[in-house]
Amino acid sequence: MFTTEFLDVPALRAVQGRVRLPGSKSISNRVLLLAALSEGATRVRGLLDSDDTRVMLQALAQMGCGVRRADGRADEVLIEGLGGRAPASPTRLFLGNAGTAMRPLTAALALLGGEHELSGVARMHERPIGDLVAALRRLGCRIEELGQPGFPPLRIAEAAGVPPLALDAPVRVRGDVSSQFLTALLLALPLAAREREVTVQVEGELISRPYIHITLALLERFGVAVQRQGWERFVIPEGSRYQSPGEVLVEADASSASYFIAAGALSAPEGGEGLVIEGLGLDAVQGDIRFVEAARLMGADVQGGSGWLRARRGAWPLKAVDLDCNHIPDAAMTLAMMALYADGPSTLRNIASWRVKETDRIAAMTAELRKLGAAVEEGADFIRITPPALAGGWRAASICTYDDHRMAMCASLAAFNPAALPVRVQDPKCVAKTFPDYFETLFAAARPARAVPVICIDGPTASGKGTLAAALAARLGWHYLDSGALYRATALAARQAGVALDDEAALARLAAALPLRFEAGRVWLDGRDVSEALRSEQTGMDASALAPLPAVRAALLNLQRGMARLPGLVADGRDMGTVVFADAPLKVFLTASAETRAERRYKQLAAKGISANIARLRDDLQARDARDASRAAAPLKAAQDALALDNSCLSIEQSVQQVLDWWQDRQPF
Ligand SMILES: O=C(O)C1=C[C@@H](OP(=O)(O)O)[C@@H](O)[C@H](O)C1
Ligand SMILES: C=C(OP(=O)(O)O)C(=O)O
Repeated sequence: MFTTEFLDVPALRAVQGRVRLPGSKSISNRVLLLAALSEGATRVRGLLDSDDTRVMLQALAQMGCGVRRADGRADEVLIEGLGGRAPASPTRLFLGNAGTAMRPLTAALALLGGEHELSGVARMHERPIGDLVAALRRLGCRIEELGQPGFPPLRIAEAAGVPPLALDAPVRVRGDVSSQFLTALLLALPLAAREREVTVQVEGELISRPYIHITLALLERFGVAVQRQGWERFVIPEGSRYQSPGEVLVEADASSASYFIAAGALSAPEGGEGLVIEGLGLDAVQGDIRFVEAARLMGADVQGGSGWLRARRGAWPLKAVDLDCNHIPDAAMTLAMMALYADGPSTLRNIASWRVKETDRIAAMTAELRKLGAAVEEGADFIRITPPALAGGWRAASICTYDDHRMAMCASLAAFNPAALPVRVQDPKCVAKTFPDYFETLFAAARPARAVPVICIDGPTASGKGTLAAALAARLGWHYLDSGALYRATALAARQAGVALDDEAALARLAAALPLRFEAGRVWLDGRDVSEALRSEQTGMDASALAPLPAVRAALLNLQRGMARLPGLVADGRDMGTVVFADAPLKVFLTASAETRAERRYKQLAAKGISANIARLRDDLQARDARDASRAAAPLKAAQDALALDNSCLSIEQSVQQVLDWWQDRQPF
């Protein structure tokens, strides 16, 4: 997951290959709760591992359910249900911003009894729950609002047990603010239907109906067959009781799939098979699969079977649409992004619920699409988007995401703009709600419209290149190439394979096929962690012996260039800006006085308990500088267009900030 302050998504040209998406949020949290209310154990496979499911799992564990993760698998969990036992009490449950946890748990705990406090993040305390609380109070449940009336946090105050429930008349609930109120009652009321039928009556026009279909389908998997009469009446038969089906496989998230379907539709046609999405198909139980219909209306070419979808460009530009999106409230945000590429204004209607989700999504979308160059009109329950005039109308923008995962995922789709402008996504980590690895998944499938951006940090030994480059990579969320490590790894591999350090051809062959991996600050050679071995004195000496050999340098060139992957690369070395990435948009030549560098080296050695002589260290460094600058192959020198940075009197943070400032100066936003 990208935890950086912002993420610059370079302009993208296409997506290709295969992506496997994480499990459905709506199914995951329903199945977890149903498993918790059932008798027996349920193994849940394909579970979504994200903020929304983590708060649900945590809550279930606090309630006294057995929650066991499968060894080494974040997407599999074993739930031991309460099976009629009372939940642990009192509890204080923190439910983040997960509507699928807050609403259903409120109803379930009100019917299970005990003393429970349910709270969430600040925005959760602005998301309505009053209609559900009212329905539960009419039933006789004791619930207090601890903040604003109609909103969390809430307290279920049933320490003395569940009061007698008023089940003679239908349980009434409003359906026009969120379908999750009805879902919550449908999931909880089977607990009260052992000895009598229970009827739920919806008041007002029910929104987001396909989510009720998911609820009913999963109730059935757990042994409760609710009879639906239109969208107004739902009858839970007498004798209902939850039984674990033993194992449930969660299909991939259809709302998450919408971003990849859209990306496929926005991709330049490159002949390939388009983008294949694995883990859900046209037969998905989730309502957001109907995004496919809407995408096709806009001209996308979407095919699919059971367990797979394939998306690629069809009509181009896309066709403008005027659509009622009430049935796909989440995926409709993706349509708003596709509308930027349409042949006229598109209108998305009947989406009033956008205003009470992770943020006011109508207002947020309006503000951010305008930044990109679109003309946008918003109404209480609609949004109309007139796309930017082809290439000329698009603007590079820094998109605010309002702690809304869907705003962040949507923003990335602006990177397909015909002007090939990058897009800045603020606070990318908000995707943690439902798709923590969204950007990694996108970048693995995406092809950039232009060369991947590279920042080169070249400079003499002990100037602090590695520290600066690694810190920059961490701040930008980019990959990091320690090119010196490639030479040292070649030296290590040569010693292990018994290749002589003057056998240029054999060394070059070795270098060309180096099985090297950089991961989480460690370096792996042929599956072995060689991070320490690379730093040894011996490896360093061997590396400087083979580094000047032209065939070795040529062999490592491709390897180094191959490391320029989305979203960007910070490369440190001696010839990054002059040879390897000669076209890089920012090159820094990092220096420090010989005295400063000798002092740093002295301190490093002292920290390791090695005594040294500062004057000798300084002389050695100066001699090495002279050798490096005068050698025939790739001499150490600053690229013509490099910016010099002398960090003798700067802290690491000051150096990092200076380079970030230079980078920012080159950005269009
Ligand atoms: O029941 C569900 O799983 C959901 C229902 C929808 O909410 P509303 O019914 O509030 O529109 C949807 O937006 C949400 O992401 C998930
Ligand atoms: C509205 C959403 O979430 P929640 O389940 O919290 O309602 C969403 O995921 O877009």
